[in-house]
Amino acid sequence: MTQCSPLDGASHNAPPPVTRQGYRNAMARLGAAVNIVTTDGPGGRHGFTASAVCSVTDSPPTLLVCLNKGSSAAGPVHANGVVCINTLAAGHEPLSNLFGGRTPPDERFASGTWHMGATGAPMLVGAVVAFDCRIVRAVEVGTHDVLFCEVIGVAEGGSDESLIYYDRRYHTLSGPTDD
Ligand SMILES: NC(=O)c1ccc[n+]([C@@H]2O[C@H](COP(=O)([O-])OP(=O)(O)OC[C@H]3O[C@@H](n4cnc5c(N)ncnc54)[C@H](O)[C@@H]3O)[C@@H](O)[C@H]2O)c1
Ligand SMILES: Cc1cc2c(cc1C)N(C[C@H](O)[C@H](O)[C@H](O)COP(=O)(O)O)c1[nH]c(=O)[nH]c(=O)c1N2
Repeated sequence: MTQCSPLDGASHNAPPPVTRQGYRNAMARLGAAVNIVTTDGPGGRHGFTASAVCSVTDSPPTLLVCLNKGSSAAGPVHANGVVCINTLAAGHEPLSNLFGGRTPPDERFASGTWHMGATGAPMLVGAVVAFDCRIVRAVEVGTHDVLFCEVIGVAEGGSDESLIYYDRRYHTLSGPTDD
């Protein structure tokens, strides 16, 4: 660890400013599920990989997604007002990287099998779980928009092995076994 903190037993003098890189290094220590967030509608079909996804409340069922305002997916997501949050399973690393930037949208959807959800957003066959949502609020924070997404449909997949992003690498987390 390069910066002192109370966890190191250091004194409580004024802490050094947290740099962008320092923040990212710290965030790399948090494991997170990997999702492909898709959209379709008048703004066109698009999708991006996201680890910044979190449950907000179960009444009404609501998730949040943090979307970089500079992403090529931002325009379509806001124009369509709907998303499907597809949580990836073991073996989906190539799909995560494909949706992780710089590839044109149609090339992204050439991989994987996609169904249309009730909102019209693409739902990934083989996802651990998929949340079909309409965006009910968006709040701008720095470089990102925090999208509050009301869940109008859920599809649970068959895989018990989840894809996790931790320490800048992919890992697999297994669910309970029957024995
Ligand atoms: N929330 C995000 O926007 C986010 C999250 C994960 C990865 N990414 C992008 O994926 C690429 C690879 O990421 P990496 O984890 O291998 O290395 P990294 O050093 O770029 O990021 C480490 C961690 O910092 C956080 N982070 C990264 N970029 C961020 C951003 N712009 N805003 C808020 N938090 C951010 C994430 O938790 C990430 O896992 C980078 O281009 C990164 O910007 C973005
Ligand atoms: C593992 C992992 C996790 C994330 C990302 C990448 C990867 C590889 N990216 C980056 C995002 O997927 C990327 O910026 C988009 O695909 C948009 O890129 P283009 O602007 O289309 O090139 C990303 N972006 C974002 O806005 N919110 C997020 O939570 C994440 N999380």
